[in-house]
Amino acid sequence: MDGNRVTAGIIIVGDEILKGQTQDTNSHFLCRRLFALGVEVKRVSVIGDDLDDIATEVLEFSRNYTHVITSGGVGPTHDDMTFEGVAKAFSTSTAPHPELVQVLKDYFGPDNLDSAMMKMAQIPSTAKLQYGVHKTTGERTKYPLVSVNNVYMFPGVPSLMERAFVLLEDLFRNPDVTFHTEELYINRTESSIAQEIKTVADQFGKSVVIGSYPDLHNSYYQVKISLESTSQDQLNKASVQIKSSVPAGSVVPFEKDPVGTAAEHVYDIVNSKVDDTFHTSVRHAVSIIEQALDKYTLKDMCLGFNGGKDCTLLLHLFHAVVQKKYPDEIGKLQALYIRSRLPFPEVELFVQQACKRYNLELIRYEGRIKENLAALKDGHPNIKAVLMGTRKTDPYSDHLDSFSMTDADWPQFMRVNPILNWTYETVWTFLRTLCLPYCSLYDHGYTSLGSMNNTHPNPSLQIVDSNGIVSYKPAYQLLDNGNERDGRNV
Ligand SMILES: Cc1cc2nc3c(=O)[nH]c(=O)nc-3n(C[C@H](O)[C@H](O)[C@H](O)COP(=O)(O)OP(=O)(O)OC[C@H]3O[C@@H](n4cnc5c(N)ncnc54)[C@H](O)[C@@H]3O)c2cc1C
Ligand SMILES: [Co+2]
Ligand SMILES: [K+]
Ligand SMILES: [Mg+2]
Repeated sequence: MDGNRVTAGIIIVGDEILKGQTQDTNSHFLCRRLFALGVEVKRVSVIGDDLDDIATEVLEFSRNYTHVITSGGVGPTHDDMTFEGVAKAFSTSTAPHPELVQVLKDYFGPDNLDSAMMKMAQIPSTAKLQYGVHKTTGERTKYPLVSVNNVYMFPGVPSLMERAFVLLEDLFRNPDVTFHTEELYINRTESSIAQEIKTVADQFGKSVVIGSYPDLHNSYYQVKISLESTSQDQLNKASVQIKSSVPAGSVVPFEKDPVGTAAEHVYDIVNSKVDDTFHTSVRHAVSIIEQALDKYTLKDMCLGFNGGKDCTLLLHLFHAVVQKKYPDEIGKLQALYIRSRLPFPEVELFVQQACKRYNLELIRYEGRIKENLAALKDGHPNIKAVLMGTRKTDPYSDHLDSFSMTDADWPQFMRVNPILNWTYETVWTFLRTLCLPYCSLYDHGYTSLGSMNNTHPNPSLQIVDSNGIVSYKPAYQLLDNGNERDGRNV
């Protein structure tokens, strides 16, 4: 680099953010987009709706950075002062801008315009109006963004700001720079590798920016190391250095987006030439789900989902098969969650997260399974089949087939059981090789989840250290498949 650095400063304006009433998400959005445009964001500032604060901050930012982006304070109410503040920063005043007056009339309709609305046309006398261009239609946006010198004033409402920014982003793009990035995932504590990382960071100085981000709750790694450089070559060198200076085996493969890549990875397994237990189990499960999707529409089906590991992996397979079958518009999958009376908060949280991650339509009941299946019949008469994560080692399950109606004295549904013959070990191989998120209790020694009153960590995973302090190894380290349910009273 360098003659061609493009920098930016972001000023978030709003009393509501300083009071904690609204959380600022705009700066995160802007930082991400600007970074991708080759712009170095040097500073983010959050200030209140105060004329002098806005003027002072804008003037300083304007002198120091290539672009200044403000968000908020451009609305019609008395407390919106960004235009005035920017005018003051540049020692000018605000006046009604004839073109903007016309735009407002066209936009809101002349009858709806009151004096408060007209305040939005009161902009600094030296302001320019920037119109975005729709990337697909080539059409000019109806509502312009106001700028003065290198200061661009965006609305604070996230959806409006994001839309406007995307349409105007070419104003900010650095044509000479692309940032190359890499992420390394390391399964060691941050403190144990800090010295090694610092040595590499010092060696590469400004040519490769190295960041370290611990994650205390990830099941796969403890620290994410990010590398950024304008030179692919320097980036590669730094990456090799880090890999060779941390302990062998501590850099782990990690898939950031297992849900988006589900079909790709699952069908790689299905189509591979390998015939071990893992591959044949996945192949068989996928074929059962495919058969179910031939017999039933997505509306006829739901997944029995209680946050446990078995239905978690089944959810992923279901998603993958649907993603493959309907690549253009993946329909919403329905999931049935019958909440036990005393659910673990970790399970509740995981179910919520899974719903978001997989975009599930969650059908939720509470209490006994049988009674709630009757309620399901009434409430969702379209549902005829339930995909279940039952395995033959579950109680009363050794007689089941891939397709088994519920017992005669139960509300009638087709139970689809794609993973009946999966072993405990195969379940974990699947979850872990695909880097799937699973309920955190499994990392703390639980191997089978029931209610809080009948489930404990599995005694075979217990470790007692020399001070007598008890802890548990994660579930995937359980060796003997036979004692999976040893933490359950029922
Ligand atoms: C749709 C459905 C139909 C059933 N039909 C029968 C039947 O005909 N005869 C019979 O004796 N028992 C039936 N059951 C009860 C079942 O056999 C088990 O008693 C129950 O699933 C708990 O099993 P588990 O703890 O041994 O295994 P788990 O491993 O906890 O459950 C096995 C699978 O059942 C589903 N599931 C379990 N609990 C829930 C829940 N709370 N909400 C949503 N899904 C859940 C999940 O897909 C899970 O992977 C049915 C349960 C369901 C959800
Ligand atoms: Co934890
Ligand atoms: K389970
Ligand atoms: Mg089970």
